Amino acid sequence: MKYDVVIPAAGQGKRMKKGVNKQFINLQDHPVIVHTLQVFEQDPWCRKVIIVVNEKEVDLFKELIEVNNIRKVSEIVKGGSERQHSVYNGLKILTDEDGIVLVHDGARPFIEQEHVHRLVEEASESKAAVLAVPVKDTMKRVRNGKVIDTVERSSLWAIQTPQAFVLSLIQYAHEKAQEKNYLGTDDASLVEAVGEDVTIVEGSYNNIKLTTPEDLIYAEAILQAQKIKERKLT
Ligand SMILES: Nc1ccn([C@@H]2O[C@H](COP(=O)(O)OP(=O)(O)OP(=O)(O)O)[C@@H](O)[C@H]2O)c(=O)n1
Ligand SMILES: C[C@](O)(CO)[C@H](O)COP(=O)(O)O
Repeated sequence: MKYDVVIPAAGQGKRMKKGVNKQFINLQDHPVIVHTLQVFEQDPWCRKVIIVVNEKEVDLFKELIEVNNIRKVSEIVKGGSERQHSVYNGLKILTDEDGIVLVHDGARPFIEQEHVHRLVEEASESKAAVLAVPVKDTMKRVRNGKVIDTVERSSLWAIQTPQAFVLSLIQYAHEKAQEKNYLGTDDASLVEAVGEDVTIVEGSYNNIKLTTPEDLIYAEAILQAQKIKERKLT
């Protein structure tokens, strides 16, 4: 099986509070985005990578791609003001309408090939699939600091990326969202908005999105654990 992947990396990392785009923060000597790109570089199912970046950072990304010998990046595309606009800019340049495209946050460096493959297999059957994990905490709806109700947890899943789609479907969903001025927090919600089903594929709790400073502590621990696992296998 084959797929292409769009990687939005044009955010500003405001919640990370480091004053730089979090894609450039080093985790064990490599920037976050290099860890993410290497997963797809090493996956034989991945045909090409479209990376979406801030216009002012194009040269920085180009340098990282060259220095780290990343060969699958076929295009570097200019990002938009919101994640959704950045993703749409990346999707627009793809043309294999019946092919599978993944959308994956540059800020999720711990995605594993095994989960990518399960996701691609599912999307090939059902047209739209997302990785997710069951929510672990009790969830409450709150207004003005007061609990309104406790939400039934058994049906709640925390949605991750990658999210996988047949290209023509996700392009259509983004076009419709743009027409209707609909802004979703992920791409699957745009597919839901045009009335299509999205299937859940269970992923890993380690596939975190680096969002706030404490995520970096967890990230170093995940990398350390991965190194130990690799050493045991060799
Ligand atoms: N206009 C934007 C906003 C976000 N992203 C990307 O979308 C992914 C998930 O977004 P998020 O975690 O919100 O990243 P930031 O926007 O960088 O973070 P913040 O909201 O804290 O500024 C990241 O890889 C980010 O670079 C993007 O390509 N274009
Ligand atoms: C797409 C996403 O990573 C799924 O969990 C998430 O919704 C991105 O959200 P953010 O608000 O851009 O951090």
